[in-house]
Amino acid sequence: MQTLLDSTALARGWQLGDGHFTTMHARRGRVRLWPLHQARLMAACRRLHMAEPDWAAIDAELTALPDEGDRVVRLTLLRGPGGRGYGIAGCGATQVALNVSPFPAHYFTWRERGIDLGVCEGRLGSSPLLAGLKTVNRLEQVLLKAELERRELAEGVVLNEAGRVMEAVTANLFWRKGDAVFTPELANGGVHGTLRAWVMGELGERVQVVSAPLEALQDADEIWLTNALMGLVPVCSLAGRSLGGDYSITRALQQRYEQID
Ligand SMILES: C=C(O[C@@H]1C=C(C(=O)O)C=C[C@H]1N)C(=O)O
Ligand SMILES: Cc1ncc(COP(=O)(O)O)c(C=O)c1O
Repeated sequence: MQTLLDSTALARGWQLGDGHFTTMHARRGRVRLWPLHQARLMAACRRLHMAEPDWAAIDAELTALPDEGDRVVRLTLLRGPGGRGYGIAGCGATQVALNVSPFPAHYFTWRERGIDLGVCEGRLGSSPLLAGLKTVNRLEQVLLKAELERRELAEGVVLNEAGRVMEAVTANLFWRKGDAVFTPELANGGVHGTLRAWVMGELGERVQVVSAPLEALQDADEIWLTNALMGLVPVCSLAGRSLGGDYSITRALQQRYEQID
C-alpha cells in the first residue's frame, strides 16, 4: 500500500532527510497504540514546523488494513514540495507514505525467551534540536545496526559521547534495581518511543528518568527493551553477564500489553 507521495516531496526527503516516521504493529487489522503514534507524529510536525497531514485520509487507509494476522505498518511524513535549499518558506502540504510489510516473527521469540544484550562501541552524538524525534535521518542507527551485524549481536546498549546510557539500537530501554525502575533521559538524543511512553504511563511515578552510566545497567536486577514491533523484550544477559532471570516487571507489563489493542 502506498499513498500520496510525489517526486518533489521525495526530493526533500532524499536530499535533506526532511521528514519523520513511525513504525507500527497492526494486529488483526488494528494498529496497536495508534493514539501514541499519532501524538508523536503531531509533536514531530510541530517541532519540525511541518504542516500536519490529512489525518482523515490516513484514518481511512488504516481502517482498510486486512483484518488478519500481524503486519508492520510504516507511516512516513515528508515536508511538502517547495523552498530553496534548506529553506522551508512556501513548502506545500505534508506528503504521506504508508507501507505495509510482513511482521518479523523473531520478535515473538524474543518476547518469550529474552535476548543477550551487548554494548555498542559506536556512540550517539548530542543532537538537542532533534532529540526524541524519529526523523528519517537514521544514519547513526544504520551504522550501529552494522556493528550489531558484524558482532553477531541481537541488540546493544548505546551510550552517548559522555558515556551515559541512551537506548538500544532499535529500541528504548528500562531497568530495575530493587523496586525502583529507571529509563534514560533523552534531552540530547534518542527516540521518544511509543512503547516507552506506554510503559511510563503504566508505571507512573515509579519510573525515574535518569542520566546514568553503564555501571547502573551492570548493577541492575532486570532490564527490558521496548519498541512498537518487539513489544517488551526481557534481557537475559548484558555483555556476557547473566542478569539472574528475574523478569517479574517485564512479564507483568507483557501481560497488560497483550490485553490492549
Ligand atoms: C527503520 C524502521 O524502523 C525502525 C527499525 C527497526 C529495525 O531495524 O528492526 C525496527 C523498528 C524501528 N525502530 C522501519 O523502516 O520500519
Ligand atoms: C532508535 C530507536 N529508539 C527507540 C525506538 C522505539 O520507538 P517505538 O517504541 O515507537 O517503536 C525505535 C524504533 O521504533 C528506534 O529506532
